This record gives sequence, C-alpha cells and structure tokens, in this order.
Amino acid sequence: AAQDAVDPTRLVDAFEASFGKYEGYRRSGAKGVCARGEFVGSADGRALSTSSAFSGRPVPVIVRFSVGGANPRAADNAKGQRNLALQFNLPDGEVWQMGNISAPVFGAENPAQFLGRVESLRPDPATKAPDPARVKAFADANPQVLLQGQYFMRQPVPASFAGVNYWGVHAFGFVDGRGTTQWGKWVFEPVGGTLGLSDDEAKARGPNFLADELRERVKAKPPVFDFVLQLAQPGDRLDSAVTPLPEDRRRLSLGQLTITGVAPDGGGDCLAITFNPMVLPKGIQPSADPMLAARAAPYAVGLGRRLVEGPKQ
Ligand code: HEM
Repeated sequence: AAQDAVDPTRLVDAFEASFGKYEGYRRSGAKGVCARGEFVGSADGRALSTSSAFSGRPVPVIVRFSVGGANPRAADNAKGQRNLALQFNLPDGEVWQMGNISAPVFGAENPAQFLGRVESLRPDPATKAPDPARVKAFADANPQVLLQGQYFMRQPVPASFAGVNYWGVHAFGFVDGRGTTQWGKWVFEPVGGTLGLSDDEAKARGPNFLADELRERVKAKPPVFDFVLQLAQPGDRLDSAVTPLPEDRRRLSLGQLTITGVAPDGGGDCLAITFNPMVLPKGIQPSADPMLAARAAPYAVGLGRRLVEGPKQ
C-alpha cells in the first residue's frame, strides 16, 4: 500500500548511519562466503508448480552463506542471524533468487516500521551507542520488532553454516499446470539436523570459523538441505513476515539442495549478485507481504554502491 512505501535510498542510508558503512561490503549479510550447489526437485514440487526448478533434473545453484548484519568482521561465535541466499540457474537463462534467514520471522512487519526500528538504533554521537530510551520507546510502540531477537536468544550459536534452518519468511504462491495456486512458506532444513554450540564451545571456537568449517565439511561430505514447503490453508495470513503459519500445517519436500563447493576466499560468483527475492521463475508468485516487494529496490541500491566501491565478499 502507498502508505507503506519507503524510499529505498533512505533505507540504505539508515542502515549505514545505524550499523556502519563498510565500503565494498553488503549493507546486510556483509560477512559471507560464496558456494555452489545443485538442486534436484521432487515429485511433490512438480505437482505444486510448473517451475523448471522442480523438473527433477539437477539445477546449478549459486549459494551465499552469511552472518547477519553490516559488519564484515562480525563474530561467528555469537548468537544471531545467519543467511542462506540462493540463485537457481534454470534452463533458458531463467533465474530464481531468494535470501533466507535463520529465523521463522523477520524483524519488522512493514517497511515503515523497519525504517523506524533501524533509525531507533542509530548511535548517539555523544555516546557512540544507541540511546536505550529511544530504542525502548520504539519497541514498546512496535512490539513485532522484538520477536526475531527473542527467537535468536533461544537458539544456540550455530556450529556450521550447514547446521541451521533457513526460512523464506514470506509467503509465495506455487502455480500448477491447471493454474491453481497453493500458497505456502518455505524453510531449508539440513538433512543431517541442526548443529549448535554450547556457550563454552562457542567461546573456544573464536570469532572466525564458519567459512573454513564449511570448506572442510563440503570436502568430507557435501551437506544436503531439504527445501520444505509448509502449505497454507484458507484464512492463514499470507502478508506477514512476522507471523509464521500455524505449526500443524502440512509440510512437503520440494527437493534437495546439495552444497558441492565453497570459494577458497572472499571471491566467487556472488560478488556482483544481489539476491532479490522478487526475481521469481514462471510457476512461482509473490505474495502481498509488504516486506517482500520492499526488498527489491534497496538491494539494487546496495549493489550499486558496493560495485562502485569495489565489491568484496
Ligand atoms: C525493506 C526491508 C529490507 C531492507 C531495506 C533490506 C536491505 C538489505 C540490503 C541492502 C542487503 C544487501 C544487498 C546487496 O548488497 O546485495 C540485504 C541482504 C539480505 N537481506 Fe535484506 N533487507 C530487507 C528485508 C529483508 C527481509 C524481510 C529478509 C528476510 C528473509 C531479508 C534477508 C536478507 C538476506 C538473507 C540478505 C543477504 C543476502 C546475501 O547474501 O547477499 N532482508 N538486505
């Protein structure tokens, strides 16, 4: 809706003012590693959507794992967000991009609220830290912005980029050959289960282990994620990134993503890609979630800035 519209430049400027400006790095998910994978769709995927992603033939995927936030030196051994961004390279040049996060909810329900939250976290020039009274006042008036952080505090520090669930958070429509749309929300789940560290283990691991851990893991045995869709029922909210579907909704595996290689350094195919979740293949539809459409323009702004600066990671 028009009242939800927020200038994309203003959003990226607010990120830089509140979280820091690190030239060449993504303004969000700055610390990351590029990888490659292969996706093989399932019969359930083919039944739900005409997308060629689910043909059953292997599809090459560009993969980027990252730690949440704007800081390229973020600690790997702290609780918080991890990301799984994907670009499916489908036949005939078609692509499917997505950016998934390690929580079932996002930190705001519409772009204006997100901008307000980010602005409330801007450091006070005098103290160089956010003003606790301002942060509290905004969160008290907008309690949805606390849900994601509360989720992360209940989870252990991930032991591996391949040991955590990654949710799409938004609803998407899966359109079959008769034109029928099934709405749902997805999550990528490691087939080997989630892997967490105790507080002592996290301390012993130090702040930089996730990229090398992934390289070693992939060399030993390529990790596999199930692409699981939770099916919405009539009446379920399809427009809210802070409202998961009810837990009892049916779940289907749309296929499996295998991670087959990891870049040896900060380079790789990801550098010039922004993972815009509105880039969808035929057979997949965006929902009316205002947070979904609002991502496209700021990602392009962010990509433009870091390309000019000289892209890193
Ligand atoms: C209007 C709201 C949002 C803004 C302004 C925003 C902003 C950004 C920006 C600027 C980037 C870096 C883009 C680049 O340089 O290529 C980014 C990355 C990312 N965002 Fe958002 N974001 C928003 C909403 C969301 C939501 C709702 C999710 C939930 C799934 C999300 C998940 C991610 C992920 C996973 C990445 C990292 C992707 C990568 O590895 O490149 N963002 N975001």
